Amino acid sequence: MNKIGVFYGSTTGTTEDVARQIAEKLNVPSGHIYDVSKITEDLIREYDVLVLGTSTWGVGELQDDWYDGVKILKQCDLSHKYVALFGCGDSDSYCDTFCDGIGILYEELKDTNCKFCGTTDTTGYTFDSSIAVVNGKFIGLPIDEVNEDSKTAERISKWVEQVKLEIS
Ligand SMILES: Cc1cc2nc3c(=O)[nH]c(=O)nc-3n(C[C@H](O)[C@H](O)[C@H](O)COP(=O)(O)O)c2cc1C
Repeated sequence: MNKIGVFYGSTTGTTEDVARQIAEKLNVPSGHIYDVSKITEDLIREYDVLVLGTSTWGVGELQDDWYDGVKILKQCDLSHKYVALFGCGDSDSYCDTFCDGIGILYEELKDTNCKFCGTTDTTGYTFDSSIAVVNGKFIGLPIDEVNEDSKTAERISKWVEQVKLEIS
């Protein structure tokens, strides 16, 4: 069975909240949900599937705690692991850098030979530009709690079902 760990970077708690919703739907116990500031190589080794979440800050920048988190991840052997990315952003005020943090995590990890899962169709999102769009699809799950919180539960449910299929 695939063992799943959820790691989030969150400045005001939004991505943490989404991480917990995702974990619940994936049947991941709360003891396997981590603030990324607590990430270690030993922890990463425990899991077959890494669900990684970041918000986007500044203008298209990674959430602060991920800068060190990414360095630790890149020291690990991720070649047999699935990686599912998600993130929180604001598609109205930051329509040119919507959820860019997801795209930054992808760029950082794409040469690790990990297996990415959980891409999302851009249909239904309103934004101008995002580096999280790779080959015409979001490389993970973007969530906009600022403008579209009514869509969050459905987006999470759909994505979790897809991730479950891809890792099975
Ligand atoms: C100063 C500032 C900069 C932001 N920059 C971006 C951005 O470039 N792209 C984006 O999609 N969202 C941006 N956001 C929106 C946040 O990512 C969003 O509020 C998110 O839900 C915060 O999640 P967190 O509480 O987990 O950190 C920004 C918000 C603030 C206040």
